[in-house]
Amino acid sequence: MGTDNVRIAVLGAGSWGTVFANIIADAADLARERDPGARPVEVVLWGRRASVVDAVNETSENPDYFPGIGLNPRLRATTDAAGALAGADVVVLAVPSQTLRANLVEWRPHLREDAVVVSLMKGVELGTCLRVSQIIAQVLEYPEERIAVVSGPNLAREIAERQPATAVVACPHEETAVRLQSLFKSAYFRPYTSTDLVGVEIGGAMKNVIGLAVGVAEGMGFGDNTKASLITRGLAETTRLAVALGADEHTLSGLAGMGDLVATCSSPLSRNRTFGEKLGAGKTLEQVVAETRQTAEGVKSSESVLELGWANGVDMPITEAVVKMMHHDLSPAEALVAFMSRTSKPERYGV
Ligand SMILES: NC(=O)C1=CN([C@@H]2O[C@H](COP(=O)(O)OP(=O)(O)OC[C@H]3O[C@@H](n4cnc5c(N)ncnc54)[C@H](O)[C@@H]3O)[C@@H](O)[C@H]2O)C=CC1
Ligand SMILES: O=C(CO)COP(=O)(O)O
Repeated sequence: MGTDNVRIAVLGAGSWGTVFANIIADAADLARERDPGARPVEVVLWGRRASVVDAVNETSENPDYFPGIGLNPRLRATTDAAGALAGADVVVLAVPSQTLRANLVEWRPHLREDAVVVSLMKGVELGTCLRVSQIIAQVLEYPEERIAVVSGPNLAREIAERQPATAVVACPHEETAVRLQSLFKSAYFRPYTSTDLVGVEIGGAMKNVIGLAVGVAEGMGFGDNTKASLITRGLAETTRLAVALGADEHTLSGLAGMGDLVATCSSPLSRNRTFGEKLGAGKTLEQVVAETRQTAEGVKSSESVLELGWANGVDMPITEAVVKMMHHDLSPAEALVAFMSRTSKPERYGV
């Protein structure tokens, strides 16, 4: 990193990008309040739409996602990606996982040679089955110490309201994770560090898939036993996949695993859970897709996650049911029968 101001670019002015940029601005204010000698931090948010960018700059609000919620007045926004990236020490990515590769190809010439790139995304790429950090490594050809991920129980609206929350900053290089942790730590946002990038990313991608399943159960009118069963078996499924890919099983009991799974599966704020709920309540897939304005990553990522499971010999029954409902016209009622009539087995770790 350079010696003057720390420059951070957040790319993606949707719900999480906006809120995360706000966390960083609030964190920087707190750091300067505690230590007036601390290096000043400048945060710039890149968005595609001029109306959103203008509103952030003129009214410190993102009216499309969080009308009435004030953002840090120091937060600047721009539609000029090259300008946002020029000189940025840290680049935070908050666009849909499936468009990231094309975005990165476009942004690559403007990134500083020694920038650290942080993914906030929770998906797995269709076609390649790559996790987001792997897409970044492939397109930017960065070493592992300059690629990190933030994940955890982080429903954006609650954090926009500055309600307390926690997350995990993961990077195989602990020093990078610790440096980012200090940049992202605000009065209401407490990041922990981890070196288990695989576990943190698989936890984030899988909770969206399980969130869809729990939403379907909700929409079908089922109660808490059904939902607790899906959450618990969903965590077992997530852990099996993550461990097969080299993760530490304990990561999945943490904030980026169980923590995020519980938040997503319990909250009407979750887009994935809401998507599933509408389907479970009898709407057609086309209707639900047409009504969904924001990114519900699990819909597409369920296919790549299932492929990852198959390629690694991992049994993924909930994911399989979700894929069939999302992409192969299986009705929620049929999915339920198929799920409940599977061969009986013991409840054992890894089974
Ligand atoms: N909203 C939340 O509570 C959280 C979301 N996430 C993850 O953050 C990522 C982004 O999600 P959100 O901000 O919630 O989604 P969103 O749907 O609110 O915003 C997505 C943003 O990406 C932009 N975008 C869409 N297509 C694009 C393209 N082709 N090129 C460039 N930009 C494009 C949109 O204009 C929008 O600004 C997802 O992976 C999600 O899983 C993670 C934690 C919390
Ligand atoms: O990732 C999230 C919470 O941690 C947001 O969940 P949804 O994408 O389902 O809204």
